[in-house]
Amino acid sequence: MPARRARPVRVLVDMDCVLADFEAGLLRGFLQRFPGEPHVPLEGRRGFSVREQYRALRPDLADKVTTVFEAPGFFLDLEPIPGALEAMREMNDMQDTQVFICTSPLMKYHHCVAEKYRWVEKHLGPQFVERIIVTRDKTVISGDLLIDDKEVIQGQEETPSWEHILFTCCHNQHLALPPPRRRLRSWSDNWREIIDSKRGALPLDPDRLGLPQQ
Ligand SMILES: Cc1cn([C@H]2C[C@H](O)[C@@H](COP(=O)(O)O)O2)c(=O)[nH]c1=O
Ligand SMILES: [Mg+2]
Repeated sequence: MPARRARPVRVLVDMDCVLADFEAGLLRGFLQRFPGEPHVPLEGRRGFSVREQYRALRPDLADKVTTVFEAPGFFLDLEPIPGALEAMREMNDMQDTQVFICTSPLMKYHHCVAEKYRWVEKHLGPQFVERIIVTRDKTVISGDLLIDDKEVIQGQEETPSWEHILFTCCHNQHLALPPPRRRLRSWSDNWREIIDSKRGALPLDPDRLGLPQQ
């Protein structure tokens, strides 16, 4: 059987709650803007949608919390998640590894999209700006891994090419994942092993085996 040329492992890395601390920025913004209102502390967050959790607290709070993340400057001013920038640089330098930032914009995209690009340039530099994929549907993007904090990622493609690795965040930390689903608890966790676990499944590289090229 002819050996085929190896292809790199392609890793798609989500932005909000994986690279940029959306949840902490949102709570900080909410407390500044609505100091007298009830809020959801980070340890009390459950479920992806902050809007729905604030709605359950009191219906009018859904729109209030939304004004925080739709405000100009919100996405640009988010702090990096600890270890994220170092991990991205290291991943990008790894042999046979392709890294892309795969992020969903708000429907009200006017500030959000431009600020996501500016955030990446500010914290990771221009070479990572070239790696940004902005999409409302991550299932149609091809990759081996998608590192993302959203519990369920659905879209037009029923069987995405990637394995979803759930990145732990305040809103998903209590979820029990059914096997074989995997988690990355933080950027101090074993992300290198997770990437390497995808290499065995790839076609062999004839150059490395000393085999004749086809
Ligand atoms: C928690 C939460 C997030 N969003 C928005 C904020 C971002 O634009 C996306 C998340 O993108 P990701 O690529 O999936 O990280 O969703 C929102 O609209 N409402 C929320 O409660
Ligand atoms: Mg996210």
